[in-house]
Amino acid sequence: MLALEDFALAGRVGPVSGEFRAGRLTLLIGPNGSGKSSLLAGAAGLAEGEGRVRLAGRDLDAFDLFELSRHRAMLTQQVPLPQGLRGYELLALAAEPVGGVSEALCRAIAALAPELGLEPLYDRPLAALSGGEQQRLLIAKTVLQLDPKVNPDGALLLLDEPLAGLDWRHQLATLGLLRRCADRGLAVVASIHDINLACQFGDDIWCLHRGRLAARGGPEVVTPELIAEVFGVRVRLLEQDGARLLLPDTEAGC
Ligand SMILES: Nc1ncnc2c1ncn2[C@@H]1O[C@H](COP(=O)(O)OP(=O)(O)OP(=O)(O)O)[C@@H](O)[C@H]1O
Repeated sequence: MLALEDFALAGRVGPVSGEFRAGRLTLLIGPNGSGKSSLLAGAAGLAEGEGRVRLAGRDLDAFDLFELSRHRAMLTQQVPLPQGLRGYELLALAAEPVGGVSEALCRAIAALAPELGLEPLYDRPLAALSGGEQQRLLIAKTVLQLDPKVNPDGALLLLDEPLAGLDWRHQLATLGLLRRCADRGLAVVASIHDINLACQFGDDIWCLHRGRLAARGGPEVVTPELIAEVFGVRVRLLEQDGARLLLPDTEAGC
């Protein structure tokens, strides 16, 4: 779906080659400054670098901004929000690329609301919401932009640290939502700092280290050796009933 060929942003990331595939949930892990946001920005067409980036076989440069926003949605970190806006008004902005608020969008919002606990936020100004409450609205707005009831052209969903600021329940709800977006055919890519959740939910894990791919593959590529090399943290691998848990080895010192 989204193919990177020797993509690089000088001093930030790359060269990286690979594909974010339709129907897959790809989770990017890596230490602070390893290039996750830069890679996502390049994949979204928000940062122009070297190499080629193609969406459904077409160079990203060939899309105009309006067309691009019908095909891909991106949640960026620390977006400055118009603080006077109310929760529902923020959600309604998801309809901008598809020609305004419609009955279909209202139905899509109503369908998503229980999962992310959105209803109590509808009438409240953003300035009066907690960080996690704002984040839930932003995740919903990003997902709604590609909701098939609203936009038939959606292909690629990119989220930079969607779990930042969320409590455990809403982290799991968000990952479940991303899973379903992938299951209905989108290529879904998100950066995430919780390595165990990445391994539990990701179809594909891309582990970045100093701008390069240190490992890529299924959750089994995330080993104690990789974590020690990339994060400089010692962990133990616990496996039970097919589940894998990486536990920091505090006795060995981090
Ligand atoms: N706009 C920018 N201009 C120049 N360098 C940048 C810019 N944004 C980030 N960098 C640098 O690029 C590198 C990769 O940063 P990036 O934000 O992609 O990392 P990250 O893996 O997303 O980190 P984090 O986990 O802290 O969010 C870092 O060294 C950072 O200092």
